[in-house]
Amino acid sequence: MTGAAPLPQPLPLEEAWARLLDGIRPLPGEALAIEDAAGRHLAAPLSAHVTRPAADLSAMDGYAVAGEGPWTVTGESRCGAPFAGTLASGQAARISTGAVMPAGADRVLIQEDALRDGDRLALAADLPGPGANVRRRGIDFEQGDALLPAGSRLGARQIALALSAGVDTVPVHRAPQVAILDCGDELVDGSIPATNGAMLAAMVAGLPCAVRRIGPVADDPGALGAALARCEGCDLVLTSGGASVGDHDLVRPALEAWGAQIAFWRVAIRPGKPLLVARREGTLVLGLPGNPVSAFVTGFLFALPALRAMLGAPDPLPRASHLPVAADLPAGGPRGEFMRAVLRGGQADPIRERDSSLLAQLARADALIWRPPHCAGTKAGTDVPVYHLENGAIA
Ligand SMILES: Nc1nc2c(c(=O)[nH]1)N[C@H]1C(S)=C(S)[C@@H](COP(=O)(O)OP(=O)(O)OC[C@H]3O[C@@H](n4cnc5c(N)ncnc54)[C@H](O)[C@@H]3O)O[C@H]1N2
Ligand code: MOO
Repeated sequence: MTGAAPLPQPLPLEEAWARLLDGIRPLPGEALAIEDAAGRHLAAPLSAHVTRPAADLSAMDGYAVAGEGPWTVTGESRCGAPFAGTLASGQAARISTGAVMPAGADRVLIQEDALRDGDRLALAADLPGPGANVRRRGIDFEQGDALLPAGSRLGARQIALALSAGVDTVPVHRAPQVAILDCGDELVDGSIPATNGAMLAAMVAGLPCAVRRIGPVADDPGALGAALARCEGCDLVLTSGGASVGDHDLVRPALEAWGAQIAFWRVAIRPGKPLLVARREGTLVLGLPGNPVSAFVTGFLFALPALRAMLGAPDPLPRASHLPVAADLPAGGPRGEFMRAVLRGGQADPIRERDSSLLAQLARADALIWRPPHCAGTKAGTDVPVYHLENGAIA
């Protein structure tokens, strides 16, 4: 018999999320070349250094014309080689999409609507109105315009915008250093493969961070202490295994011996109840349960949001959408449940199997259906909250 101390009540999911995020501040800022900043979050707002377009431009290939025609073609405006002169009424210049409008031109005639014979140009359709097919200077943004607020994630579109706005260096939050530590004698002796470390490393690889893999580490206080010592200086430590209540579940005492404060232990979710959150100086530790599905689900629900919060994301939690469920679901119990599901035909089809060791079922899932604690039974066709697994990293 072990002298069993009473276990803490599992926290409701929302409270666990709130407590996790309350303890995380975005990491300090650094300046990065914009092309190296993919996936980072801005540490300050970004505004335009220049006006775009910098001049009136043609939106089409055709003729920049002055007056209502017919016209004489007097030159050309190409991208990078604008027409140098000024068009008088009755004159036209050949123009390419994106080329600068010649001075004096009042509209662009698309080439399909023009009849050209030598230098003579006439209409083959109705005359378009003044300003037709012209992109006015500044319609995208003006110099000094606020383009992106602090906290914005720099994805492909934001990188293009910053470059267009003349910004080549951006202030972003530093990328977290992450240690991933597999715990368990059975992993050290190779009787089962340490799948969780590789899985967690692949999960966090979608976010900007540097990963240090540690272990597998034996269920032994000395070995765990030595492994934790190797996590010094990391922003986030992810352990898997040893988080529950068995005689060999030593992660919590090892963390305490290392000087970490336990922030909370146990969350009212299935899978993932034994999740443990601790802090030591600037290091956040998430003790994930060892069962692979539980490690994945808690990694998705807690580790990825923690990383996103460190990166400066203002909304780091995963986002649920709503989809009709493809089958009847029974009423929920005291723990909320994340049910693996396959998405097909616009519906979420639940996978019945609940055992949190089953990787084959996990690998074929596309999403998790959220069943809140004590929820009523749900009829097929009813909308349920669904978390898409592929948005776990960078949306
Ligand atoms: N008496 C109780 N027993 C258990 C409880 C409980 O409340 N009372 N909770 C169960 C739940 S829920 C889970 S989840 C597991 C989690 O336990 P641990 O975090 O202590 O994990 P381990 O016991 O170390 O391992 C569980 C299982 O997972 C395998 N494992 C561990 N690490 C890895 C790894 N890195 N790669 C692959 N597989 C791993 C390990 O071999 C075990 O099979 O506890 C329940 N028990
Ligand atoms: O939470 Mo355990 O994660 O139910 O298998």
